Amino acid sequence: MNDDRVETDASGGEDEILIGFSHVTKRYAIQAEPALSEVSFSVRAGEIFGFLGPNGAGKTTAIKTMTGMLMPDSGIVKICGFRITDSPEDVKKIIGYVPDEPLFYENMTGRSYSRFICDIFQTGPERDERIERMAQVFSFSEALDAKISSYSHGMKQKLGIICALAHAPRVLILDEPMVGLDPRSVYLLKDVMREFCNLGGSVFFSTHVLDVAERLCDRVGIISRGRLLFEGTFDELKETSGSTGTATLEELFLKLTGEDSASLEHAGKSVKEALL
Ligand SMILES: Nc1ncnc2c1ncn2[C@@H]1O[C@H](COP(=O)(O)OP(=O)(O)OP(=O)(O)O)[C@@H](O)[C@H]1O
Repeated sequence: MNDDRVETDASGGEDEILIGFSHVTKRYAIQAEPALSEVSFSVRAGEIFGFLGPNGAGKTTAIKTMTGMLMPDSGIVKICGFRITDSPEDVKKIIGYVPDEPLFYENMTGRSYSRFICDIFQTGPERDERIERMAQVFSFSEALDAKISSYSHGMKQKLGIICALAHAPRVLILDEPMVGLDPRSVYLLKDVMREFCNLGGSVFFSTHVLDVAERLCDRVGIISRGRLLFEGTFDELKETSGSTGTATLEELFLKLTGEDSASLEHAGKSVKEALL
């Protein structure tokens, strides 16, 4: 198998690959269609990589495969040079992960929970200071002392982000991170993502919010029915699809994933009929 795409550049420079997928296939059941089919892409140090695709396309499956929650059936997944199948614990130490629906021990306060997570990662004496600094970014210091059971969805999302960053990971993996956050928090999260990359990390996130992806991502991957349809910059996407300079990511996404204007028009008619 050609493993080139997942090799870490020994120079450790800007081209260092922190996330590498090479021909990754994953099925949930033997006879089921693969949720990921021969998926290959790479994310370099300093890059924000957006993962886009319709519902059921395989985004969460890819994320679970890079965090070690699922193992690939075939192909290679490497994070910072560690192969997930050989070194799952090394991978877990260097990633920060926020799932689409984070689960917490609801009877704990945010502070005790974030300390608990940091202790699992053996963060050391700087633990409380790191938690506090991250909480301050999201104006969350006071809320840390309330029980998690009293949190709103957005507050839980913020706690998930604080916990994911508190152990100073090298790679940040976020599944639909903007969902539930207010506009100020979305703005701050985007700042955190950019700054994290400026410091040499990589951010991989899935989203359905295409205008955020368009403005924030250095590169995107577009997946549909388990197959990666595109990997590259927004400009490369325009070039690949032979579109004009004014095309938006939304238009290019719909075109690439097979939603042409005729099918959208048809869907629009069905909506009107359904509401009559
Ligand atoms: N635990 C599971 N058992 C069986 N099939 C699953 C399981 N999880 C996901 N799938 C299937 O795998 C495919 C990819 O699902 P996945 O959750 O990765 O998509 P997604 O792109 O994250 O979707 P969404 O945008 O709706 O969250 C879908 O066909 C889904 O039905």
